Amino acid sequence: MHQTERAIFDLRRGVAVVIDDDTGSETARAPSVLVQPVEGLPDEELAGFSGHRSARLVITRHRLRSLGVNTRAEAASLPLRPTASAVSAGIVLQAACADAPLDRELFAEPQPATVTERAALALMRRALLIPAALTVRLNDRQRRAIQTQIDRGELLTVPARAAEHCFELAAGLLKRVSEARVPLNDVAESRFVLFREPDGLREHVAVVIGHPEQWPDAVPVRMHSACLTGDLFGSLRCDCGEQLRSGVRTIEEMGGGVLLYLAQEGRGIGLANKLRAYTLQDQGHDTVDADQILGFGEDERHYCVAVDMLAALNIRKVRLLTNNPSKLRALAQGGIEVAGREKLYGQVTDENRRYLTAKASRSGHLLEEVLDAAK
Ligand SMILES: Nc1nc2c(ncn2[C@@H]2O[C@H](COP(=O)(O)OP(=O)(O)OP(=O)(O)O)[C@@H](O)[C@H]2O)c(=O)[nH]1
Ligand SMILES: [Zn+2]
Repeated sequence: MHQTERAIFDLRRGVAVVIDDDTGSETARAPSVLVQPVEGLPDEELAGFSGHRSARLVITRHRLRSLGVNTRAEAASLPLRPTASAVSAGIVLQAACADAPLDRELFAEPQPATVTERAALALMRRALLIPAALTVRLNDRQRRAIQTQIDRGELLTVPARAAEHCFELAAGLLKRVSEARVPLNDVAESRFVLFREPDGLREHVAVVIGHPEQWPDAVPVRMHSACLTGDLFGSLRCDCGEQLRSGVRTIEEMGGGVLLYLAQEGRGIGLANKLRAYTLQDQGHDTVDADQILGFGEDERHYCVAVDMLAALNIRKVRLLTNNPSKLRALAQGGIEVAGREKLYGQVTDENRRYLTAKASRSGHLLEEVLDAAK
């Protein structure tokens, strides 16, 4: 696990890492790969990579779909053609995440990604980078050539299995770090309890409202994914800020409970990518298609952390404030009894109508009632 965390930091600062296949038998292993994130790729690094005959661009199935290629494979790798030696970092970035067709002169047919290449994309997602990497499949000679850098600690190696499952490593290991009484405008009695994931990368807050011994049998709970633009600045693009405040008030009115403020900005893709997605939306794409162009699925959130937070607060039965059926399913799968659901609407405005309509029609959010009323 430590290798994985350190690799994520290296990738975020644009430093390449090596991923080795530790799955399956020794004779059937995928080649090790040298991995460089496409995001923030300097042209000098690219020159080193595109000089390799086995250099590839690895992208997700979502990205491929946005390029008009349907595949069952989770990810694909596209060999750089030999003629691509003069390729620029901008062109690679465009192939990875722009609203533009793929340049077939530069990239050969997509092939299903190997386990090491899939692991590379898992690390990119965890690092909140665009999920696209330049890789070189290393042969034995190339692997030996970089061994000195590895031995000196200049180049990290990560086992594929740990990298591929880096989102699951936190399960059951969440740390309850600190807490304090924080009275809010609408709620006199509330405590903020901070939890940290074991790799130290993300922190989540449980806002405990009222007195736990007086809570209803099914505890009112809101799982709220962070939205800096909406929650803090009142962005008109979404209804998050309103949902956050009315969520807190409703929990108080229901006799107290918990609001989990989850570090899942942009449905789990991070603020940098959400801003990229907004720009694509301004070019005419809806919220789902914009994320797909960037290589993300329609919702990249994992809720095992929320399950762990509820367990740490001794909550086993909830009434969930949400319009999102996948949150209900995630809690039930995590062993929490979901006794009911409370709808939680923000206002439909001219600015957020398109966003809310796409959530209802494409992602199955239960918003028809409020959208119909606002027609
Ligand atoms: N990727 C992406 N994320 C967005 C966009 N607009 C808002 N978000 C994020 O979407 C998430 C919304 O979180 P929630 O309100 O908790 O969840 P929800 O899925 O809408 O479900 P409920 O509010 O519980 O019904 C936040 O993380 C926002 O940052 C967008 O256009 N693109
Ligand atoms: Zn929002």
